[in-house]
Amino acid sequence: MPNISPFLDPGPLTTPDTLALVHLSRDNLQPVYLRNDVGAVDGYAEGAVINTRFGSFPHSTLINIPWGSQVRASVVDTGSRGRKKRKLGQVAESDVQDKDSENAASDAKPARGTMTASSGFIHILPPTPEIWTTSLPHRTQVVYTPDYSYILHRIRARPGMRLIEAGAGSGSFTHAAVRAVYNGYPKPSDEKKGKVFSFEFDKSRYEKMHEEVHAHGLNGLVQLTHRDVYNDGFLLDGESPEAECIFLDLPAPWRALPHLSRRRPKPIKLFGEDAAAPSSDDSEWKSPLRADRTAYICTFSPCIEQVTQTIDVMRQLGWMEIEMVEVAHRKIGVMRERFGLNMPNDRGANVTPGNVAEAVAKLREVENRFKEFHAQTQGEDADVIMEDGAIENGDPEDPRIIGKSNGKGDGKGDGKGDGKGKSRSNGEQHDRDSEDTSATKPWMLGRLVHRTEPELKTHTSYLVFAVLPQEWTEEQELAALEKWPCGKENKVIGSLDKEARKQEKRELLKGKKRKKELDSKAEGDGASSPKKSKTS
Ligand SMILES: C[S@@+](CC[C@H](N)C(=O)[O-])C[C@H]1O[C@@H](n2cnc3c(N)ncnc32)[C@H](O)[C@@H]1O
Repeated sequence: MPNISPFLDPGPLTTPDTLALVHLSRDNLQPVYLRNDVGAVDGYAEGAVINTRFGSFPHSTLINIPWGSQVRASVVDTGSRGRKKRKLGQVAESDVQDKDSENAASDAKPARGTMTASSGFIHILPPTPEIWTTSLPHRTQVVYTPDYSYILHRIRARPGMRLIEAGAGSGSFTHAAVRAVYNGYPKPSDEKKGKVFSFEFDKSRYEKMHEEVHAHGLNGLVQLTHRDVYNDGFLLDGESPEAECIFLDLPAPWRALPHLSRRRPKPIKLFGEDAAAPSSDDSEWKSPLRADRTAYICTFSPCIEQVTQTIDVMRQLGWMEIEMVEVAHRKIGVMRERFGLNMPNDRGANVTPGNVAEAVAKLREVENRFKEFHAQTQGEDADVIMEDGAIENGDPEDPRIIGKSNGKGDGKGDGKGDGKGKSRSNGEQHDRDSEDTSATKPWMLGRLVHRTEPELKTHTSYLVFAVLPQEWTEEQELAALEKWPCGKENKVIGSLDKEARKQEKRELLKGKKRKKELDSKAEGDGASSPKKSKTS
């Protein structure tokens, strides 16, 4: 039994030789393979060290601790490396003293066996497909979480499914797909388990991806093949992967579609012209799809021309329920918002009047100052007084100017032009606020609000979904006909008892008799009366 991939079950503690993610900030995560080195590595006496803007972190301080732990930076012994640096005059104090006040405020415990540096801290997180997507080394455009979560849902990727993916690219989708289909590692006895069959034709990307699959413990769950799927399709050593879900992230998905048929497809038309059909004769044709299940596909294309071409070929090949979707993803920020003229300049604080009383007080104050200035000011070269009460040398045309000063301030001692409205009345208000809020935890202050991102940052791609019904043979048709006979429904459905059937027959005869009588009556009438009336 192989070690379970940390993507599928990371366990409670960090372990050596596995992937971990160093969380520096919300959008800055650094992947690292934790190493349990003995002795100096790369000039560091502590062994392997991660250097970040928050300081240095020997791997030894990151191993065997609970996932999610906060770890403080260490003062590392740079050994020969340090000497070399000093010689070159490169040692900067910033080596341990950098940098970000948020991280410098850590209350994390000192690292074991090392001296804690004051430079900052990091968090150590277990790998998940989501954070791997944000931190992986990009070799291509990747599929992001909002798209792949929706795609995996629509193509019914669930534990035990077999999924074809082309191309593998940077492996972002691969990691999410393997987690979705995972239901255990296959045993050597060829047990069928959920699996991702991934195809990539760029040699260097294939090789890098191959290393990653191995390093992430995904052997047996991801089968990576170096192949041009347009020409060579999806069979593996001539055998079908028996896939139920397909995801194509290729520049020309329609060129791969003929290989994903149930039977050898007839030649298809591309842009109205005949295109070459897959190159094997009928006897050799094998479908890569599982015969007794519906196949679900998604293709991922950045432009609409590719979409129309894909859908055209899908229709020719018998795909059904074809639909295009674009995921328009917006982040929703949830925060606490506080209003008031005397708010400290914190995040979520709006220095504007928090209520009508504050607004009125502010207006009064501005008005009073205006009047005072008016009374005192006669000078030609006066400073200007702004709407918010600030005094500036300004452009006389500025619409925000509401008066002029003589350049000596407002004469009341509180008109220092700080624009923040810190007047006596506000001071009182501030005292009141402090009283009100002193009992409340700082993170509970203000109104809880949520806001969506004002605009969509990027268009990712158009998603085309379709289904291909399961294979349907003559034998299956006959078996279905026997089970649900067509055209003889009365004999089977709601089988009537003998008496009911007799009654039904009697009524039928009665109906027939009555019809006969009516017909003959109509004939008798028709033979005498209308003619009579005509002649008379
Ligand atoms: C946009 S990338 C895929 C990114 C991937 N889905 C991810 O999430 O990381 C497209 C990949 O398709 C590969 N590709 C293009 N044509 C191919 C073909 N005919 N057969 C196999 N792979 C192909 C490219 O080399 C490239 O790596």
